[in-house]
Amino acid sequence: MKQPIALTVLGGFLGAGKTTVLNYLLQAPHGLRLMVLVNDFGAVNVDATLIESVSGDGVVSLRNGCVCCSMGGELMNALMAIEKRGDCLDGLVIEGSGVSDPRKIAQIGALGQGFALQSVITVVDAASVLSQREDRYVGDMVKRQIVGAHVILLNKTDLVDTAHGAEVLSWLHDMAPGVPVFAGSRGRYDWEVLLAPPVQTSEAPTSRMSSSWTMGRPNGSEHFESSPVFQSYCFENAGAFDEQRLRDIFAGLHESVLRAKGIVHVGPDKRICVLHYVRGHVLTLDVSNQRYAGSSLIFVGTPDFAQAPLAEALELALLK
Ligand SMILES: Nc1nc2c(ncn2[C@@H]2O[C@H](COP(=O)(O)OP(=O)(O)OP(=O)(O)O)[C@@H](O)[C@H]2O)c(=O)[nH]1
Repeated sequence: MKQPIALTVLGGFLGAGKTTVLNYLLQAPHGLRLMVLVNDFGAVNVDATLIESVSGDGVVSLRNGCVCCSMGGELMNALMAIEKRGDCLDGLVIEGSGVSDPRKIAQIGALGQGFALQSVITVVDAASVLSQREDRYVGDMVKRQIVGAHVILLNKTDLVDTAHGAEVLSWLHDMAPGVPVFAGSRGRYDWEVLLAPPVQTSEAPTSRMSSSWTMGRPNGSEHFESSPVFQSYCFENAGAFDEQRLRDIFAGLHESVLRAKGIVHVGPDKRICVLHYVRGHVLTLDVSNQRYAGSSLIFVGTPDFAQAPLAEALELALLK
């Protein structure tokens, strides 16, 4: 009889480092045939482009929403299609969007007959999580992702001092008692930790939810994902940006913008760059050897995110 495909769900808030973890895992010397399914919150699936080491049809991308709620049906269809392909896969890793509940993704995944849940791994941004937990829009989802984890990766520890790191660790242990936390940076975690043996269903994080999950639920709503808390805006243009004007936009971005990423052409020589912006962190604009037509940028923000002025500023930042 065919073995079920081991399913690992990678969650964590916007910009925490999920794709970085995934890229490191895919390059690790485990010799396993892994397929990845990525879901971005927005019309353009940038993550699928940024997954470096799986080519061809090894990456399945779902776009335009949050995979665990509105995309539930689409996720099921994607899982059925993967199952039908009959590839000899050792595992499937689903990278949820930064605003999805990884536990819900795991529940949907477990409905597929051909899959067996291995674990839910949540990546936490050591530099941002303490402010995120207080945020009226963001705090709910960040905590939900933490309490839903079997394993927590405390990433970006390079950006914090020891005292801050200790405070984060202590809070994580309070939020998710008994859940192993691995601290590190740049997504460099042992693949054996990430692809650990299956979790015991009786110890699934769901059982912890009721006791630890009572705080910060916006408007008392039962399901975070049914409230339209986050908005995304996608800017696509065939042209190239003036680098300084682009940097100026990001330097002055309103705090309602939580995350931006994309592939942009920059300068008269149309250098192709990967852009990352995470609220509270500096912008990175790294030259890439990817081939990409034009510029695509996706922004995710809170309800007060004003898209029109941003669209206007981006237009003005293009080279004529
Ligand atoms: N300083 C630092 N930067 C990091 C680390 N890990 C990831 N980054 C950077 O943080 C940014 C976001 O990383 P991603 O891996 O794209 O984050 P993500 O969770 O996949 O983001 P979304 O899919 O948009 O939610 C990128 O610029 C990464 O290079 C880290 O440990 N330290």
